[in-house]
Amino acid sequence: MDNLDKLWRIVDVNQNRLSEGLRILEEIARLYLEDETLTSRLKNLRHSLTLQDITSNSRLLFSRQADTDIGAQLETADQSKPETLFSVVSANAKRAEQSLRVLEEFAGLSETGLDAALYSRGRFELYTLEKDLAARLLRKHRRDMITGLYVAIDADYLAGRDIPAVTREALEGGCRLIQLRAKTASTRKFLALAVNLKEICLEYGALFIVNDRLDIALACGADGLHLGQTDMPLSQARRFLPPDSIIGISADTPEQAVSAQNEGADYVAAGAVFPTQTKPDVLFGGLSGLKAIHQVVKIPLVAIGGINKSNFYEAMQAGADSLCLISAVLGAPDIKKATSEFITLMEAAKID
Ligand SMILES: Cc1ncc(COP(=O)(O)OP(=O)(O)O)c(N)n1
Ligand SMILES: Cc1ncsc1CCOP(=O)(O)O
Ligand SMILES: [Mg+2]
Repeated sequence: MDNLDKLWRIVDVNQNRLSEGLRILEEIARLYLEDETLTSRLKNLRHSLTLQDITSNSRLLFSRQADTDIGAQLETADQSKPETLFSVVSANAKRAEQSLRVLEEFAGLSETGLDAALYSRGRFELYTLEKDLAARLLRKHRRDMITGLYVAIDADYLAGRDIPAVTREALEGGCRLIQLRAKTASTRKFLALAVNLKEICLEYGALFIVNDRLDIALACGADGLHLGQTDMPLSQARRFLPPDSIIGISADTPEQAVSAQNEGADYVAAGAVFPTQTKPDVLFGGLSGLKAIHQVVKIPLVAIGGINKSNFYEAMQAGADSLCLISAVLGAPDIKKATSEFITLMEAAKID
């Protein structure tokens, strides 16, 4: 093999590694995340970086000698198994970025006559794509956590009590979905509480969602924001929240639920499913309203309002993936016990 062929061999190896890395990222975006925008960004990048002209392509093929590549053995021994999809994304993005860097160097040589700037642009585009893909994965992971028991820590309901301690009890009982609802607190108090609860939730690996307030969600670094039909519109909130944050939307009708889903909500909540003293004036279509919403949405569905041990099963049967409770948990004499009992009941009644 002459020296020129050796240069083409380097180009070939890195071109292949680049295509493989990008293809893996593309498959995750297309089939796991089902994200059209990310998929087409990755596809376009892959196409733009594939050598199109037949002369370069045949040079690559003729310089290929996979069986005599002394690095092939070493590479296999070196490869540690990625453990999560996040590490798959990170490992393959790094592989592709490194290949782009190598291609950029060798494209710069007069012998190859390739376009170094193309690889350089591609590498920078890939840095952004890697970040966007990781954020999208985290958002999906958070969305997938919208299942089972969801406890809304209602500051008014808990007036006079130690709210962080109550939250800890629910977490100790096994709850992994916490919302802070503080309808009458000052911004200062709401934020201080949110910062405190976010930290506690992090200790337990629980999601922390702020009700109503985008500013508080941003300031405390919440995992998500819950918005009702008269709150800040979803599209506005999405503009400001980090891309890995989730947004839940209250829907009173199937039409509102479908709009929320189309606008990119991560879950919809419907209620009050049963009459409740916690929010007495709320109007909703009860269990049949919940069922109607269940029939039209694919994203997780949360049922809320008046849910207790004797009626929770009906809400689950109507299609709820998660049940959001205030009084049935926070009004119990032993919050940790009430939480774990609800979780056990819900697990036993799980409907697939
Ligand atoms: C999980 C969940 N579902 C519904 C609501 C109600 O939200 P909204 O309609 O905005 O009413 P308020 O709670 O803000 O009074 C919720 N907070 N959480
Ligand atoms: C916030 C809210 N939105 C609809 S019903 C409700 C209150 C739920 O509280 P409870 O679980 O005590 O009925
Ligand atoms: Mg609201």
